[in-house]
Amino acid sequence: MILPVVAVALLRDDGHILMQRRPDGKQHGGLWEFPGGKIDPGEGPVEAALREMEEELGVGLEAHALMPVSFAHSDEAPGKERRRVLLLLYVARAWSGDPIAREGQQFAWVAPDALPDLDMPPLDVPLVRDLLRWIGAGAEQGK
Ligand SMILES: Nc1nc2c([nH]c(=O)n2[C@@H]2O[C@H](COP(=O)(O)OP(=O)(O)OP(=O)(O)O)[C@@H](O)[C@H]2O)c(=O)[nH]1
Repeated sequence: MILPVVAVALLRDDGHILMQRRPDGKQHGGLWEFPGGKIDPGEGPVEAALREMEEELGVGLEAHALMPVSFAHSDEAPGKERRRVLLLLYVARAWSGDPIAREGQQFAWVAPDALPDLDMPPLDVPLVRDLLRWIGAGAEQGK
């Protein structure tokens, strides 16, 4: 079974990115990840992203503010029982409301240089690399 998951990098004007810490006791507990979660059956990825950002952080996002940046998936070795995750990463520069930890999670605004130093689930490592490239490319174009 493939589990589709959507994640959003909120990118503040000062270049910092919101990361949150997974609660202890869950899979990947204690690791830092992008806010987001599973795409529900019948839901589209953008719809799921808007829902998760509201549920987890209380921020309002418009669909057009979400820009796809990268995706990653867990390995597809045949015969493995464990679920395979397909993780889609969007970035958003605009939202309404100040993020609040609605699920009691710890979150932090992280400088781009510090992102690779965080302990993250394995799928986030290539996503962070692509996000930093995406941000760098935007900076070169004067965005
Ligand atoms: N939100 C999010 N999930 C990630 C990231 N990287 C990554 O491997 N995941 C994995 O993707 C899945 C996300 O599902 P979720 O956040 O809804 O999981 P959950 O256990 O909190 O949901 P649940 O409590 O409803 O079961 C988890 O297995 C999580 O570890 C990430 O950057 N953001």
